[in-house]
Amino acid sequence: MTILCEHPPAFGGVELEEKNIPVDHDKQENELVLDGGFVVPGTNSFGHTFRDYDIESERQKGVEEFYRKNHINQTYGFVKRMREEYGSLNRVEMSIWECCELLNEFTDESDPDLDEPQIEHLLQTAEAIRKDYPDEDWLHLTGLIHDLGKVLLHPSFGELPQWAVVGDTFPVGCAFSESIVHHKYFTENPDHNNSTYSSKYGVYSEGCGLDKVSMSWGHDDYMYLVARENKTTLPSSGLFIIRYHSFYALHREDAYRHLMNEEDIENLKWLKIFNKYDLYSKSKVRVDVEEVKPYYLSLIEKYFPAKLRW
Ligand SMILES: O[C@H]1[C@H](O)[C@@H](O)[C@H](O)[C@@H](O)[C@H]1O
Ligand SMILES: [Fe+2]
Ligand SMILES: [Fe+2]
Repeated sequence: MTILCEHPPAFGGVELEEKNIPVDHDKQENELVLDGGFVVPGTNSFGHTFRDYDIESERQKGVEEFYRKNHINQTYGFVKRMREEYGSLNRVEMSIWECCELLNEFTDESDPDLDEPQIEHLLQTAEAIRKDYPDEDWLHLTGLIHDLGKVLLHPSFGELPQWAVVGDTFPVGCAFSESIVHHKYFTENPDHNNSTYSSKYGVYSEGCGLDKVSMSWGHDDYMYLVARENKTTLPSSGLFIIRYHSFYALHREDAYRHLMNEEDIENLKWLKIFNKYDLYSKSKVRVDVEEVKPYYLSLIEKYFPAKLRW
């Protein structure tokens, strides 16, 4: 399968990756405009550059402490147990929209760029994509649902700690890449001292495909399982985005290429596009939920059953 056949890009080019065009007026120097017109802000709502994990601030201390716990506890064994436990989807029955509303209660402790309730982020992402890619309704819906796995923080899902739900993800069962945020804390991860799990290929083989690779447990893989098991009709690129959107070492740093197969390489093109909207749409500008709700309900109806098993 190639993306070009299945979902022609709205702008009709062969190259799917966005071309960043610098803006030359009034805007801050580091602002960029994506192909569809989306203006990438130069700074986040705290006045810092996006994904800056090294600046000195109170919020950043919390973020670093989050990653310390995350890197120590996400082991190959932990991931296996969580996938089995949560893969049975026997906890709750609810619709996609009900889940969006549940996320209203949560903020994400791993995120240096956003301290708004999660439902805002879902709508901001989806609406920003919708403006630039009006014909790709599957991508709008992917934007809306990509973080719904954060519902694992909710009491009816066992109230998992933040380190087991949010933050960037990475493969387990093979060496941790140095391009992962706050990489230094991996030295305290038990897998770091296991000769197989700390080798380049670990339990995997060259070009085996990401589907074979166990990722640190969190909202990405969980939502992927929910969507797949509830038989969504979203295209495989949508499922790929949901599953790997927090895998920054891959989609931003180009690490772990040695584990990818041809299909992953195709899907990565859409993920890179998606990421710009996921990251840079984070702002204090609120979306009017009631105004956009009917549109998203129609997409949910098109791609998902009325009730899903979670
Ligand atoms: O802090 C953020 C947040 O948790 C996002 O939902 C996740 O996708 C990112 O990768 C992470 O860095
Ligand atoms: Fe996410
Ligand atoms: Fe997100």
